[in-house]
Amino acid sequence: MDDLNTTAEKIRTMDIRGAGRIAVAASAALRDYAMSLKSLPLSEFNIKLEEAAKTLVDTRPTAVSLPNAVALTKRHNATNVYDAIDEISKNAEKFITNAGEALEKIGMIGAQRIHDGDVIMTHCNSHAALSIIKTAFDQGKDISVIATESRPRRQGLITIRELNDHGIPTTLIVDSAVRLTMKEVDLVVVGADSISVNGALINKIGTSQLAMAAQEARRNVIVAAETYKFSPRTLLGEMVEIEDRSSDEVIDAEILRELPNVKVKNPAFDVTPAEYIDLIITEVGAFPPSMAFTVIKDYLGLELAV
Ligand SMILES: O=P(O)(O)OC[C@H]1O[C@H](OP(=O)(O)O)[C@H](O)[C@@H]1O
Repeated sequence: MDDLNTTAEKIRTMDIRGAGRIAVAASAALRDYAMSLKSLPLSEFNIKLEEAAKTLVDTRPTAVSLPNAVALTKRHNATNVYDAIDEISKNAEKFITNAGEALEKIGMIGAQRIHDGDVIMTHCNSHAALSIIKTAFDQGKDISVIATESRPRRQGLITIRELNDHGIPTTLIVDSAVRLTMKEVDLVVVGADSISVNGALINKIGTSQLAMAAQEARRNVIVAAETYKFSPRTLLGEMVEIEDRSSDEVIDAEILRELPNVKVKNPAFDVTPAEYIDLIITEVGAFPPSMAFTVIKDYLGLELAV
């Protein structure tokens, strides 16, 4: 399980990050691990597969892309290990190919909502959101981007590099400048870690502040999310867990040790209620958040809820 553990550790430490990327990495790691078990009897194979699935899913709790990818990859009806590995390999190939194609389709669909002259605010680093922005730019639209720093991990610095390399005029702001800057913005485009059945968006901490400031300024909020970012288990009443990360990401441990009356809270995500979201752009179309149940039922399958 060495390679699988390495991938799990990279996801935990955020060496591999972004809800889509962790899903693709987990699917590939599970496939490779299953292939390494070909000499086992089926019953033992299935036990080891479940253990590996749990190791991957337990790395980060919020992005539902991870358990969805693992569930879609590991399922098989085989009666021997060779057929099981074959099914799992095909599942992984399908998931990984679809994930890549979904990003392109989201770009094409979402770009329709972007007009010449638009100033777009984005938060953190979302490959799906950037696909929309880059596609609109590639279509010749004269656009610019305002990107938040996204403390504490500062994924905004990845975003500005990516936009710079694509030739897109970009302004970096600190997170606390979101409301002040909103008057310069035409629309907000963000990614998703999870979308619950009531249409609420769970995304990088601070996303809800962008959404509130956008609503106050009457600006649209567009969410870019592959269908596998919708959470089937929220159908059963399960809440999406918000990941709390280490205080080391916020303040130096030595400084904190000198401050015995201070504690640090570092939630990595927040919840934006559906009423702040205008449209969710998926690879199968643009939906209002109120259609989250339909997306889960028709494109993920209710069996993923159990
Ligand atoms: O899948 P894509 O669109 O790339 O990213 C979706 C979301 O995943 C990221 O989480 P983190 O940085 O891994 O905690 C951000 O919250 C981003 O908006």
